[in-house]
Amino acid sequence: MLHLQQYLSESQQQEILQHCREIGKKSPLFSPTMKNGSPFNYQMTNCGKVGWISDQNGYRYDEKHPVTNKPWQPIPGVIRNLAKSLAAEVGDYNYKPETCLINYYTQSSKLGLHQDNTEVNQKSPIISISLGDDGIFLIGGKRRKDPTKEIILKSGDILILHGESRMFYHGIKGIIHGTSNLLKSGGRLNLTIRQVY
Ligand SMILES: O=C(O)CCC(=O)C(=O)O
Ligand SMILES: [Fe+2]
Repeated sequence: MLHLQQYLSESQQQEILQHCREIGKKSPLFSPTMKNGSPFNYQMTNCGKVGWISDQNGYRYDEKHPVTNKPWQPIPGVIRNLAKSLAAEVGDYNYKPETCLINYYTQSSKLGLHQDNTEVNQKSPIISISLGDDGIFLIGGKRRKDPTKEIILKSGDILILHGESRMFYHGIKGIIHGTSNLLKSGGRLNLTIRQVY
């Protein structure tokens, strides 16, 4: 795992945020549900040729937004290039940013401990960009019961799950409201860029 603190400048953060707003106009945030129909505790959207979705049929990558039924928007060049250069920092010089999941967390949002295992390719690094309020990230090991530690992800931080940590259990315990002014109405955005295939 590689945690790059305060990696993005204020203006880089603003630029990425602006792209998220544009994406949100065409591919609005939605609340995914679990197989049993209960909603997740946060909202999401995607960009890229496929996007991660979850509903009564389970979770998967899909070429269309589940609400609008339209294809996802392309990943903005600045995000693609950033992801490629970050992948190179952990030794992947052939990284293909195929999808970018955008999660939005409010004061009461959480994301339970999970492994990222929907991808066909479970070797390529997962690159995460945090914007807005601090997120309390939990990271454990390869087994659900492994002990976890807390890492605070601040606006502009990058976290890369690669190598062994690619399959480590992780989650978001909550966010710390009021720790950033980047998002006008508060909350936290997290972008995860992945090579799925
Ligand atoms: O919000 C985060 O930092 C983590 C997001 C995450 O683990 C996921 O979307 O799979
Ligand atoms: Fe995850």
